[in-house]
Amino acid sequence: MEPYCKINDIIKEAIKDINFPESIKIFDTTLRDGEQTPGVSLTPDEKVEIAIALNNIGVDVIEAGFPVSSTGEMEAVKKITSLNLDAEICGLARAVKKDIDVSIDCGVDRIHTFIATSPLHRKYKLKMDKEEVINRAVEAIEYIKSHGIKVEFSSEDATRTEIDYLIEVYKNAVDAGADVINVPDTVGVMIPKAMEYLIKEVKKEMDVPISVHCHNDFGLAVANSIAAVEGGAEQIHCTVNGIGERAGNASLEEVVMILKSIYGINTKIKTEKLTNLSRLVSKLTGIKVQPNKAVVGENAFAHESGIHAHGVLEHALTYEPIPPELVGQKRKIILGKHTGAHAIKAKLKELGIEVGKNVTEEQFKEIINRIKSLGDKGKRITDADVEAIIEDVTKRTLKSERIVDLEQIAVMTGNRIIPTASVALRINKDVKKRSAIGVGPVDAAVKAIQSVIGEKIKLKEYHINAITGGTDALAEVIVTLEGYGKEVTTKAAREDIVRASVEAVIEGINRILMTHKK
Ligand SMILES: CC(=O)SCCNC(=O)CCNC(=O)[C@H](O)C(C)(C)COP(=O)(O)OP(=O)(O)OC[C@H]1O[C@@H](n2cnc3c(N)ncnc32)[C@H](O)[C@@H]1OP(=O)(O)O
Ligand SMILES: CC(C)C(=O)C(=O)O
Repeated sequence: MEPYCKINDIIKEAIKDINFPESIKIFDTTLRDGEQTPGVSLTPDEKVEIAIALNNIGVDVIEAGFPVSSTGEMEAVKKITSLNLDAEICGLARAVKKDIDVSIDCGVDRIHTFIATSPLHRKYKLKMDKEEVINRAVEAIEYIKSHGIKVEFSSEDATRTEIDYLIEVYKNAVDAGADVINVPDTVGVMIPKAMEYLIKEVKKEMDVPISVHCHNDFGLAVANSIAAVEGGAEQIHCTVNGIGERAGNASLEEVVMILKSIYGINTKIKTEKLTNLSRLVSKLTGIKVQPNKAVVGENAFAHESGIHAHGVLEHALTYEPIPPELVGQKRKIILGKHTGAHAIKAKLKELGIEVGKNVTEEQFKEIINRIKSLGDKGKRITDADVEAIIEDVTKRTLKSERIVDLEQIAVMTGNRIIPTASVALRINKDVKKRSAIGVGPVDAAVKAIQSVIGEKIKLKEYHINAITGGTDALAEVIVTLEGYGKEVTTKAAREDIVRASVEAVIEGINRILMTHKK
């Protein structure tokens, strides 16, 4: 498939001299670095469920855990290796014999062993000199290889390590048998240009695949991972939803979609499963995905602005870089304060209503006004709200036909005053004003109307429902009135229950009077 954005000549020109590999391997560390997210702890069964989903989506390597860290972790990694998944199963181990033995015991296909190489880590954490660090790395790699297991070696804090020494460490690691060299940006301090340069420098010196592991402390984990690919990396470490230590790791879904849609580079990921995988990891880890998260966020393919919605309805690519289905999402047109007529027309169509057929142009304008004014009040508008507004507007007698209409209403209520309402009703051409008291503002308002209309029409029943939750929800009032031998039931929906009640009652009065007149 032709990538969506590489067709852009600017990008084509910018990357024309880079020799990209056919495909990039995805090393998923959701179950290891992802689980290091503060507060996250998965049970072995939950880890198995995520491992199966990772396998099904097509990741190349699953870092299933850090087996030495607990008996539960060991059990989880053993359970995952026993599934015989297509993905390679990897366990993390310090350059410590016990860590390696426990990983071997779990039956992993690959051991990811690491030791920190930066001056800070050598001096304050490991308390080792440069030579000791190299010796520990070499011993660990040789020990793993002597068990016939694949080794991925990481220089922890590589990006704050003296570059000559880093290359020396990696050369020793490769000589000791490391199959893959991983370059971790442990505290996320790299910038894309520097990452590309570093990977090129490392790659020059060795012929094993180079991998990258980027943290997101400055929000650059994905950009740095991609820059590493531009520098020649063939494998990227990432986590679902970008979870991980501190600000997290490079997000799998973003990395995969950038490679596929912008660079046209393949991974084995079945991208249409990305959103479900993201939801599963969010559910099991308890880490919510921000709505504006790229690719899998709730809003990644949602459009509220009138201009955008119009564009998308005409041709989706106007405001979407890729089709939502490609990542298992659906396009959403959200109605609110920024909505335009095209979006509302489309929503009505979705609900089986056509402007000019089921609703008049005048009613359509009223629907737009009602939706925008609800949005102005800060309300998130649901389909149920739209349906209530449509019903309210379309089932209402036309203003020009009404015998009785509301000119004004004012209510007063409180704990130290008697609820009082004043109404001004237009009856034919006359305006009549009355006030009444009641047990509450709705009761007072209905009684004030009743006193204008007289006793010939009476309220028989009154019900109220909230369409959606919240104190700002649309309230739907349903009333039954009887008069002149006729009974009518009418509805009105407003955020204000007094207005909804008054409008429902006036609608009922009009219906009775209109049939009585005939
Ligand atoms: C950058 C990363 O994300 S690395 C992975 C980080 N993940 C985790 O730490 C989660 C799991 N960790 C654990 O359960 C525990 O820390 C364990 C089981 C690994 C170790 O626990 P403990 O033995 O109690 O040690 P503790 O965690 O307090 O300290 C770490 C020790 O490992 C040493 N160490 C750290 N990294 C390495 C390494 N790569 N190779 C060898 N030794 C190392 C430290 O110098 C320290 O040694 P010391 O005990 O002799 O002072
Ligand atoms: C173990 C290594 C790769 C790591 O997680 C890091 O450096 O962030």
